[in-house]
Amino acid sequence: YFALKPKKRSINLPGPWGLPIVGNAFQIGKWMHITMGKWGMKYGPLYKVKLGPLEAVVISDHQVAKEMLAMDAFVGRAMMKEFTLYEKEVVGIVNTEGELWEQQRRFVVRQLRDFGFGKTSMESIIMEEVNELGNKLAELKGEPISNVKTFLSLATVNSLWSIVAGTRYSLDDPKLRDLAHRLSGAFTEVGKNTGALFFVKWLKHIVPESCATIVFGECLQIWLHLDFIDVYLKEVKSTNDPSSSFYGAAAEKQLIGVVADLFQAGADSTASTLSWAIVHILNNPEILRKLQAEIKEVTGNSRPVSLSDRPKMPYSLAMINEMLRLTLAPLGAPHSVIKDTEYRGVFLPKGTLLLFNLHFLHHDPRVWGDPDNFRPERFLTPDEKSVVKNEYLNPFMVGRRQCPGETLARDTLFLFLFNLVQKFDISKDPSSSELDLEPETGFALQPKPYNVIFRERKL
Ligand code: HEM
Repeated sequence: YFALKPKKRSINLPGPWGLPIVGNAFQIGKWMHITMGKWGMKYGPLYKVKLGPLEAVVISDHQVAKEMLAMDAFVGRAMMKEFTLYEKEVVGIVNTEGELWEQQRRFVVRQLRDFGFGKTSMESIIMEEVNELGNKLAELKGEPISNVKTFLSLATVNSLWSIVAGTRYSLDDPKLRDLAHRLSGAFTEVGKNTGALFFVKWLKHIVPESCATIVFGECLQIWLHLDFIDVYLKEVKSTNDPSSSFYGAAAEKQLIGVVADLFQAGADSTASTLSWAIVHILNNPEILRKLQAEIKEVTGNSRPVSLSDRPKMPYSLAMINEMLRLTLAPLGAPHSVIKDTEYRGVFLPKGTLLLFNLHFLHHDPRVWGDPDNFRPERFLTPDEKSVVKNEYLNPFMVGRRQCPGETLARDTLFLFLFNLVQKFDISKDPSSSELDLEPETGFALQPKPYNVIFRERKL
């Protein structure tokens, strides 16, 4: 076998010694990104690991990550079966590659931008959810709650749903609750029990799957509002090129795939980042005091916080950066090499898995000094009057695969957090145990359940 096996050029990089067949899989331990970070300190910016049959290259240097993310050869996606919608066909954006990925991604980026990312229409959609969430929390009249993450998930899923389908649910609607629950559970489950993530199939019951059998024109009449699904169906209707992924009835699967991807990538990431922000506010009440002081200075507390206030809210913007530095998905989303390539003199064969250790890049003590402290001030000038741009912070990654939801995510985090902070005093439940800052294990680092009190302020 060894004599006949075609010789593979090996990757000439250092890396931890591993066992035959399983490679380094058993050395990874509970926290893959932490172990890989330690290996990064030992083996340098680029090193290799073997995860069972897969050879992966781990990137632990900011400059190398930027260079590699800018190269076409590294734009591939390591297919994550657990995140796919159909068994035999890859659809959407997150898992696709090549022409199909380019067409679908280009469309999403353009439409979501034209549709209003960063514009007033988007702001009013998000504010509707912020207000409903505020009302729900006010109804609790200062009773401690243990499931604030659920509230946040419902509201963020709903605002995404309004953008995608032009309609919204009441926060008590069982369908919405089910969707938020599945999206959140999936991210916790996938790291623990890979294979459990078939939740996206559920979306088929909401996205108009019947469109395959109905003429697309009829579907357009069903979705009366101008929303993402409308625009997508219009594109399908006007596409005459059979080689396009927007052509004919098959395009319906792409539409479902794209919508599923937007939810999969966008919903829980935003809600969990907000949930972490609350944990850090509870852990350090000084942060709440500073945020409330800044909001009062800008709005006089006589109106809600709006996106146009941003230039006058350096501390709040620094808070968002610090929230994003925590890095919810510690290894980002894996990339793969799409053709044999030489990079910095190292041969990387097609199919090599590329793991960008974002957690390490955002916690490297040589860059951040005290990475384990939650400290928004690290993003401010010494007089705390302006935000300093920090090139080492890249929570959405860069290059052609860069997160297309960055603007929406930043807007949502800003409007939700600072309007809640304006309206409520947020404090620990004195009768509950100490806060545990260690995350739950999973694909994304979620906070462990905690109790919190939202007490409405007299403004
Ligand atoms: C705090 C919130 C968010 C964070 C930290 C985040 C971060 C990321 C990261 C690190 C990637 C991988 C980029 C790469 O592979 O190079 C990604 C991809 C993606 N994100 Fe986000 N994201 C967030 C919110 C959103 C939102 C709100 C949406 C859309 C509604 C979204 C849609 C996507 C999509 C579709 C991809 C796949 C892009 C591709 O493969 O071409 N994300 N995101």
